[in-house]
Amino acid sequence: MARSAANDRGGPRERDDSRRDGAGRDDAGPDAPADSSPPALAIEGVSKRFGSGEASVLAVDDVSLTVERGSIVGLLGPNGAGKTTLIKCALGIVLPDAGSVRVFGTDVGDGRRAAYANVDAMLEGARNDYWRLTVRENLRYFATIAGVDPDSVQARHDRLLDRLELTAKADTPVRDLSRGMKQKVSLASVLAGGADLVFLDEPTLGLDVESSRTLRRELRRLAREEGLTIVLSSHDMGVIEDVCDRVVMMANGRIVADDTVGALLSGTERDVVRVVSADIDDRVVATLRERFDVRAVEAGPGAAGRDGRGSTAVEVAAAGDALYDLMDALREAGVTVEDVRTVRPELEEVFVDLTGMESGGSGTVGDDRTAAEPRGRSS
Ligand SMILES: Nc1ncnc2c1ncn2[C@@H]1O[C@H](COP(=O)(O)OP(=O)(O)OP(=O)(O)O)[C@@H](O)[C@H]1O
Repeated sequence: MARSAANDRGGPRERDDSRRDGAGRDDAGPDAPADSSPPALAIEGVSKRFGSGEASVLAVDDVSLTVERGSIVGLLGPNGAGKTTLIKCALGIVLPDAGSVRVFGTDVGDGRRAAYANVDAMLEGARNDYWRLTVRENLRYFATIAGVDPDSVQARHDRLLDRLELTAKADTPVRDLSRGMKQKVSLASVLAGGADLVFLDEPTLGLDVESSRTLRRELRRLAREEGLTIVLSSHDMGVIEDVCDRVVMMANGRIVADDTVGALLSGTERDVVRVVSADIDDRVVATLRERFDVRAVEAGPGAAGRDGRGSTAVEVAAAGDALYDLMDALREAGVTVEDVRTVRPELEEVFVDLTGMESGGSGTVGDDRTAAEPRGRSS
């Protein structure tokens, strides 16, 4: 992880602390009227091609994106979609061929040092915490190189350690921690200097269920209570759904969707109805297939049906009027419905629809979802 992006680039991380309070937050932060303050990040028409000629790759293709202060935006996309390149363009690590990047209103092209004074990042699953230093020493170190007096942010560090459940390990050298704990220290180090905008690439990778929950909770709190703006890239749909206000999906270097999780999931076109009945047999299923988009048939879904027969569940894409047509068709076929409910699609399905990518292949999506996390909902 290029943990501190600004410093990895050669250090435009110094800041004018006269503008900031003791916790390292900007005076014109989340309390300022929304319309008077520029967004945390404004990317306009950014393109980036690697190489030249036939072998060249258009990694980012005319992408525009605005991230409001205090929001958490998830960046999703299959391998090679251009997420990392876009983040690196936003961080000034990669120079775009076209377009502009403004960070808190400052054009990166005009003044990189000023633009990146309040920005930090954790990239590509690596980390560069100092393993010989203790957890607390790492936080102090990264606060210092972010231009902040570590004593002035002691309370912030205590809070971070507490919230990330690292207090008991505060004086332990990082090298002696488990992988998951190191990951949490890495995040704490990114947040130690009080950046206002952070880019987090796969922040929950390698964490167990409980640690992942702790980290998500802390990210939500930081955005809600401290106005931290977070751009989070992950293949883990559970993390994106749980944490992000908004999801930007990329494929082939372009943005293919940009909306709230709720809006992406509630696309009526995708509504699927699950009907359970002991009367559903092959004949009924064949009849339904003639008129409807039958997505799944599940024999014997658990509960024994009437007359001791096993019930069958069919899932049919049926939104709006099609739902009434489905009910009529079932009645005509002599089916007495035992249970009917809407099955909301999972974010992963929406993702597959929009990007044309199958999940599970070459680490596309859901690779590190833990078994304890729900994959779908019924309502
Ligand atoms: N430095 C580079 N030189 C050449 N090609 C590159 C370079 N960096 C990225 N690419 C190519 O650009 C495309 C986008 O890559 P990028 O890493 O941005 O995708 P990604 O969405 O972050 O993928 P992943 O989920 O695998 O991290 C890919 O085809 C990749 O091979």
